[in-house]
Amino acid sequence: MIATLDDLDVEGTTVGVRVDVNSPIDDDGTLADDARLRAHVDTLSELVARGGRVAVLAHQGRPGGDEFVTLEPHADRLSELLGQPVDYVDATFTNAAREAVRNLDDGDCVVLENTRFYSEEYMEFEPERAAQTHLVQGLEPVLDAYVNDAFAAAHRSQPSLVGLPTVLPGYAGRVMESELDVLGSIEETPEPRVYVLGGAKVPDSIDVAWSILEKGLADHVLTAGVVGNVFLIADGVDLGDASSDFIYDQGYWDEIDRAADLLDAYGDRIALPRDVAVARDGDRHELGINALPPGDGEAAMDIGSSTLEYYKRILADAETVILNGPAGVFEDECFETGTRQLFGAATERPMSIVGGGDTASALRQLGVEGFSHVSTGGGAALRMLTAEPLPAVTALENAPEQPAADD
Ligand SMILES: Nc1ncnc2c1ncn2[C@@H]1O[C@H](COP(=O)(O)OP(=O)(O)OP(=O)(O)O)[C@@H](O)[C@H]1O
Ligand SMILES: O=C(O)[C@H](O)COP(=O)(O)O
Repeated sequence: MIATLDDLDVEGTTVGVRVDVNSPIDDDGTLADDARLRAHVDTLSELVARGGRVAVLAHQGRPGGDEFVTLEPHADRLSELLGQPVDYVDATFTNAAREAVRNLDDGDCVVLENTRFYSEEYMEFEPERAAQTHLVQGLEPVLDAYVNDAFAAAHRSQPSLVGLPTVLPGYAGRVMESELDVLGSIEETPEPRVYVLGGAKVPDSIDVAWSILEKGLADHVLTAGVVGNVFLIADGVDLGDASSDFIYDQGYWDEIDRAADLLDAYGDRIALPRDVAVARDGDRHELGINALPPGDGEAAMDIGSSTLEYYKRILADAETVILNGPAGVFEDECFETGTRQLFGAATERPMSIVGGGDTASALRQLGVEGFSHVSTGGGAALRMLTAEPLPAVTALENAPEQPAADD
């Protein structure tokens, strides 16, 4: 059982709030999209309105990557979104950071520096070991409670996610609560249940496919995107050099054998594209499987219209549809129709759940609305959709309770 903000005695309490505001960053270092910040406004504004002293913890990017930047722009944007000053301190657990946290008054909010500026925060630990890290040891003395609202990072066993709730009373924030409500009860969603696995993260999708088919969670798995292309090759289809080279260059060649094993074991529940779209003379050109391979340099960039008809027929009987990853290169208008139509058809079903960063941006770009739930998480949502526990959620379940006010 996880405690929520309803269980937290907030007034005068110094709360470390882990959020996931990991966002695309423009070349000049500014935020390119604030969707993930907006998602946490409910949690943060509730805590400040209830008189909490709020210290925000978050990561941004990965070490060595272009988006590995400070959280100063995030603090500025949060200040606008919360309608109150939000301080930023360029440290996470040093004396300066601790001082900033100690100086908070009721209703104040400060953003601490990108947790991944410290190497421990980019490692994975068991919770007890994570509790011994410098970040946790440094912050524990200045915090009374810990709130985790970072559902999108809950598949990571990093100190700010699993160490802090080992030593501090832990609570789910409002984003975490609503994600767990929907995605945590996937086994209880109505059947038939159809999973649509598209996008480009082939190993993750194949892991998910194994898990949901083995557990009997999926009545059908529809494949699309690069995932669909890998399954077609595994089924003996010659997709041509351009698609094969792309898969090879991504390091996904071994996934073809795993896809073939899946087809041997569960082929009756896995649907493969019946046609694909390639670029020919600067336009979209569709080819049935029997007309493959395509011409030189032509890659399969989207599912074609007979695949769409076939998949829509399967979706028409689904009570629950779960989607991850676009059906094609939706960024190019010649190849957006597969994603637009497939995702549009899913929204007609009684329960439709979608997750993934690129998927969410595809939905925004294509103006597809009407899902029962759009998850903030990519990898975290995928892991939950296989009914696997998330380390940060388990850590919250095991967190100590808040002592009574007069203790
Ligand atoms: N047939 C295809 N060939 C090449 N790229 C494709 C194809 N189909 C989809 N893609 C690409 O896949 C990318 C998105 O895949 P990804 O698996 O990263 O999505 P996501 O799960 O929503 O994102 P994340 O897991 O990062 O939150 C898009 O950039 C899209 O252009
Ligand atoms: O964007 C995400 O999926 C989360 O913020 C986790 O980021 P990570 O994959 O770099 O751990």
